[in-house]
Amino acid sequence: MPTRTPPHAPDSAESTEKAPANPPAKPRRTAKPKTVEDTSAAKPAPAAPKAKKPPAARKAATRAKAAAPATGRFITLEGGEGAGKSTQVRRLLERLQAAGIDAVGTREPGGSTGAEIMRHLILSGAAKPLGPLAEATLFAAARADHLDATIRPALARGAVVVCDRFADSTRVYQGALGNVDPRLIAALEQVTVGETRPDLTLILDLPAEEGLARAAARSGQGADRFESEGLAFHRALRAAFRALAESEPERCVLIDARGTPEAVEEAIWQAVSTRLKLPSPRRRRRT
Ligand SMILES: Nc1ncnc2c1ncn2[C@@H]1O[C@H](COP(=O)(O)OP(=O)(O)O)[C@@H](O)[C@H]1O
Ligand SMILES: Cc1cn([C@H]2C[C@H](O)[C@@H](COP(=O)(O)OP(=O)(O)O)O2)c(=O)[nH]c1=O
Repeated sequence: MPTRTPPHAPDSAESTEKAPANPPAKPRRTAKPKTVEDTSAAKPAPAAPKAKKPPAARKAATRAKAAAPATGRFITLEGGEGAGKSTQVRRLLERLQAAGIDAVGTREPGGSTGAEIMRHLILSGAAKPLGPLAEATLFAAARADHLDATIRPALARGAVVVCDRFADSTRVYQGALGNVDPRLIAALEQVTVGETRPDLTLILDLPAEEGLARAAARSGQGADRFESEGLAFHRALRAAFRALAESEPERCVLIDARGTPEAVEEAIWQAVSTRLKLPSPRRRRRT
């Protein structure tokens, strides 16, 4: 079961990794520690392992969950490398939790036990020779597990789920940039995401050079599968995310990510509080 602490969340004060830190500890990627920007951050926790039902029962339960009206809110953050997504996921979670709201942080690829294993496989570059089509299906498989194990249960209990990347990353990286047939991308999204579409998507927008410089300063070690693409790739990524924001203005808000972390946090809070009716704060238990 996911806990009220995030199954993944962005950097913790103590950790130099973006990866979720506790049990089981998951490497964020093969080798890419990050420096930590905000030392007051709450420590994120990975999805707790849960007892697996038999596949048929699990599928039926998932279908029931997917059909049940979700009372929570689903927020995703998207954008290029180093745009500040994980920093801002953490800050948004802190704000929501400080307001007494049940908020869960998670990430893609990853966010559940099975998906974290796939994250390692994809970001190591092991699947790169198979091409963008294979990568798109791997991301989709990881997403199916993530939705099933973490996102839908949290939404069903009324939590706000804040996710660092989601299906828009597949549209942009594998679709727009990888030239995977848009019909396949849409079909994968239909079967994995279904009705569990984000209520709000915040697209952090930053010149590619700045994002890469931030990511390089953060990592200290080798770039991962996608960071190691050239500048032209990252410029095209930015353009594709901007085009996506323009094409779905009801769901997406473009956030200028060039400011200080505080300024970006404020812009995000504005968007969240004006666009979404947030759930009521949890009642505190009397002791
Ligand atoms: N607004 C900002 N201005 C300057 N540096 C930032 C800002 N937001 C984040 N950073 C730093 O940039 C690096 C990348 O941020 P991160 O949140 O990990 O980006 P992403 O998750 O989008 O790849 C980190 O070292 C982080 O501390
Ligand atoms: C979720 C997802 C991520 N990706 C890529 C984007 C990132 O380069 C990488 C995720 O690594 P991550 O370390 O989370 O990147 P970042 O710090 O920029 O958020 O996987 C896809 O190509 N498709 C997807 O569907």
